[in-house]
Amino acid sequence: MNHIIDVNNLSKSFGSNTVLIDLSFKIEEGSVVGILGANGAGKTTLLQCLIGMLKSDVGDITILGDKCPNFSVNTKHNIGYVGQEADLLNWMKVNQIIDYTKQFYNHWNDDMVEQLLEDWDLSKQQKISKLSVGQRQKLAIILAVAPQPKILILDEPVASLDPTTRRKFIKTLIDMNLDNGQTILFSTHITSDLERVAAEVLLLKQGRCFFQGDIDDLKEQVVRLHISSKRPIDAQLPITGILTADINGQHASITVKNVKDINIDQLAEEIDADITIESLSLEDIFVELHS
Ligand SMILES: Nc1ncnc2c1ncn2[C@@H]1O[C@H](COP(=O)(O)OP(=O)(O)OP(=O)(O)O)[C@@H](O)[C@H]1O
Repeated sequence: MNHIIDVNNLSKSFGSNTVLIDLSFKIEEGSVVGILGANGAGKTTLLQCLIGMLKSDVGDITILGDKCPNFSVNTKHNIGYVGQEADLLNWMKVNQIIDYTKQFYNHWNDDMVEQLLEDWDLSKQQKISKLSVGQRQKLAIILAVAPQPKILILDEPVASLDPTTRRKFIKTLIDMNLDNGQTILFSTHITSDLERVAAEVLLLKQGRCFFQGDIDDLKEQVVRLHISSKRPIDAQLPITGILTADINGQHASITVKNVKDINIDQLAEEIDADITIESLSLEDIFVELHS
């Protein structure tokens, strides 16, 4: 299997604030991965450590075979990064920054630039200093995707885009992935976007990777059990991996981390109850994890 990004035992603290704890994960070439986590979960920190903008305390990161931060010129050319705040040269016009940035790259997809400018209603003659936050974000994304890097790393790319543009943007991402096999890593809070892309998810919780894999696999693992018994349900249920529990007399709703670890028939017999399994949306899972 070809891993384009390989992270081993990554930890990062700011003073006494431990943000990332012993993170290890691999990303396959051509995958689209959404990094999901609450505010302050460490998404930006992780993305910045990956590209060497931040120095990790422990652990190592390999991208395209190069150890971070010693990336070859070729690897640097193949990483497109857009941070939360689009860092643009304010005194230029849109067409000027496009021409300027183009000079740094061997590959530049002019057709894609024209198409995205049109799709995202950006005028070439607009001054960058006069662009709205969302327009700046769009321009930064265009500059990052035009060289067609093998890896695109986007920190909350859709945060300042309106819903229509967000959908268009997500479609553009999928097309880029389908057409060019680009590996795309993006952080987001918007679970519906992740479901729309049918991306893999890397779920960060309290500095650790709670889950990495397909959203469908996550949904198969994290479910809510509805328990009904003829007698009051004991608060100490013999269930492993409980995330949240709401026990009310003879009824209980229990959200569990991995239903595959539980023998439901055996449990039903043991506590003399009927048990039904409810599937959860990604948003429900996110909320359950953080309640
Ligand atoms: N340069 C820094 N110096 C000190 N602390 C920092 C720095 N950058 C981030 N932090 C802290 O690290 C933690 C993680 O922040 P980070 O921005 O990575 O989270 P995030 O998941 O991207 O959050 P959000 O969703 O709000 O953007 C926070 O507690 C933040 O205060």
